[in-house]
Amino acid sequence: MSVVLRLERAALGFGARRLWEGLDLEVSSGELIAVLGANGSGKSSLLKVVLGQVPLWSGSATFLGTPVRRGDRRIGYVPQQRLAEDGVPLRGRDLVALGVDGHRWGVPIPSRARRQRVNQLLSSVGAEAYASTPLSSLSGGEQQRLRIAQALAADPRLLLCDEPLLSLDLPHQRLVSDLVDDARRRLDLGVLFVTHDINPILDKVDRVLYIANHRFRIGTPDEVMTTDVLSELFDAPVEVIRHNGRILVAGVPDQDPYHHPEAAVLR
Ligand SMILES: Nc1ncnc2c1ncn2[C@@H]1O[C@H](COP(=O)(O)OP(=O)(O)OP(=O)(O)O)[C@@H](O)[C@H]1O
Repeated sequence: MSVVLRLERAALGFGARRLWEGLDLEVSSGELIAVLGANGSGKSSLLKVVLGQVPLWSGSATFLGTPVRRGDRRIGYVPQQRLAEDGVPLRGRDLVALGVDGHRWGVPIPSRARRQRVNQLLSSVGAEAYASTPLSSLSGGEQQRLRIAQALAADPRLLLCDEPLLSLDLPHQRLVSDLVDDARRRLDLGVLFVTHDINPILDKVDRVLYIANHRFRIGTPDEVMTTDVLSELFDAPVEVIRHNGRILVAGVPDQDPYHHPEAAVLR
């Protein structure tokens, strides 16, 4: 396994507000890391650092040995789910084609090869059946599959997923997390997967990065998702219960139950 992403002594904040600091993190090819933490702790911002959209306060972030930069096509990005609005005349096939074309303005890709590539990507996520349907008519899960196909279009080495399961029902959560898992195995991708609930991906996660109170812990789910570790991180009595193969977290301070369904279960 080779390291695709490396953060060293990384610190991030906005204005006077510090989010996290002292972050040392390596993501290897084929490794799936779940990024968990309190609302506003800086999970999405971490992805934006890796995308070169937000500068670190200090420390470094390197991708394949060079500093991260905006627009690197070797990093695939599945943004937070936004349902397509009515009236946007984009079909599923168009969304994936945008990923294939990227920023190669003025350099036409032969249309046959392009069409084949789009079809191959649509098939890899099982979206052929609704490839020609307007995005606004598709369900959240269907749209999310297409976003994954789009993110894989440029043969990335690293995939960043920002809450890809939010507002999906359980079968679609499973389907979308299976797709990401399948892609990382097939393509040997490193994956950073931001989520509020680890359960839908628990059996796929290699390591967890848990951010809270400007601090973080990194380790396997067994190492990080414990009463002791989370209580220390949150500086409050948090209880972690394992039940039927699920991890239930109770007592996380200042959590919005909509964002933290597993906390709500035990309230
Ligand atoms: N460009 C920006 N300028 C100023 N503040 C920002 C900017 N981007 C994010 N923030 C703030 O930084 C904090 C962390 O935001 P971020 O979206 O990274 O959190 P998060 O952990 O992903 O939260 P959530 O779980 O609610 O999605 C928030 O308080 C947010 O308002």
